Amino acid sequence: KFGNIALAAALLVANAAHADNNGFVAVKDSHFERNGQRYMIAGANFWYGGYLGAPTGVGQRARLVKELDRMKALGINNVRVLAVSEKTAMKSAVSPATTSAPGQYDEQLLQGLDFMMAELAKRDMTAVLYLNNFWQWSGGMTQYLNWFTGSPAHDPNVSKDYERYMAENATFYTNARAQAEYRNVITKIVQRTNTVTKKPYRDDPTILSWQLANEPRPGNSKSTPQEKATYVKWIADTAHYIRSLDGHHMVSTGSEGLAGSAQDAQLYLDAHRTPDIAYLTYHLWPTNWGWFDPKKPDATWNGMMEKASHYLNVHVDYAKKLGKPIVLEEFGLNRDGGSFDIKASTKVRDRFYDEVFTTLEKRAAAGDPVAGWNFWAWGGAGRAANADYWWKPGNDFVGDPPQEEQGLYSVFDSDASSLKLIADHDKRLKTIGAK
Ligand SMILES: O=C1NC[C@H](CO)[C@@H](O)[C@@H]1O
Repeated sequence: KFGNIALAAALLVANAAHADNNGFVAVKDSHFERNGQRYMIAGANFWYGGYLGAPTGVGQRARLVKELDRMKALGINNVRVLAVSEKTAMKSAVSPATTSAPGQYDEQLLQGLDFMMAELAKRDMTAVLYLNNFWQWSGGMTQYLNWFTGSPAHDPNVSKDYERYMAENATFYTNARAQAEYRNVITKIVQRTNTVTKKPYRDDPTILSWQLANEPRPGNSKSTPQEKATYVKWIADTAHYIRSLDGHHMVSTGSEGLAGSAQDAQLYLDAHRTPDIAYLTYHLWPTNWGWFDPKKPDATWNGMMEKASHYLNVHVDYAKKLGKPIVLEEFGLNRDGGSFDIKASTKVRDRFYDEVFTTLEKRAAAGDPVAGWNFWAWGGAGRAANADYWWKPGNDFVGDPPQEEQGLYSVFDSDASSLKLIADHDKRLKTIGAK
């Protein structure tokens, strides 16, 4: 009789553990949950984390360990990371790259991702891994098209013609050979076994979600109904494909929200309706979007904050509509005066961060589906190497990828006021979530 009771108890415990998803972050009642507790992302963007983890070449494992310790100490529990890059002739892209040509992958950089994942697990941190890029700084969709159509990979930093660049990139979604190679890469990474932990990625709760791409857009500002329908289908089909390989992990889009959806709310909602997309993402870029001029802060602050506050709130409302969590997985502002110099103050940026954090905390405290944030981006101990602030192969990696001045939006380890603000709000967010 006693044996039966013990067996029943053991089964109960096992079931409870299973119900808690064994450490995986999952959606429950339009929030994230992990091991039966509410999980809020108090995160950072750290696109180069896998690069620092490489065993040779660009790898700087001692720096990676130090950066993760710094982030952990501040209460940062999640990093959003570029999982794979494509070798390209485009001027403002990172090198080396994971994929040097279709089917040829750099095992050193993939082992870098392995090492980073192992170090995150040690610190009970999670990662969002994006598997492609709509922009040029890691090769991305442009480079896939160059491989399979021969179209010149024209760098919009050089051509300055973003409208053309975005329209061309959107043909990625319907290029069968590009999609086939993209799915080969997805398969390779999702089915990879971590060479450090020996654990298959799909069994690793350190991954919070697989992300289709960084900032995928349907086309340019004049996206046609056909392009929009193609975009929604590409998201649904690709998310479904990833879920067919890995039923444990959530899948996310990497969308910027309305700014990355041709300002079409219906498109943004449709893109996130499929059950294979677990939560909504959005990004907030006041300077990039022309809402703020860092050289005229007093004249542009009020108008900017009005637009930013609306943007923050309306996307939480969209998430409520879909009954899914939402993560502000990128936001940033310039150093004072628009300076790239690490010695420049960050008063305006700190005020902006505080407004963003406070707005989201308010919505979270009201029970809305705010699941957290990732500021853009962790610069840590990295330093700009050149007088013109542009990145060259061999230079430090900082929060700003190679297509932007190294110091534009990075939060460095010497930005004490910013780091304290981030730490205070990370703590506050997690207490709200704990209720
Ligand atoms: O994903 C992105 N969003 C905005 C960042 C800052 O401009 C940019 O570096 C990156 O491409």
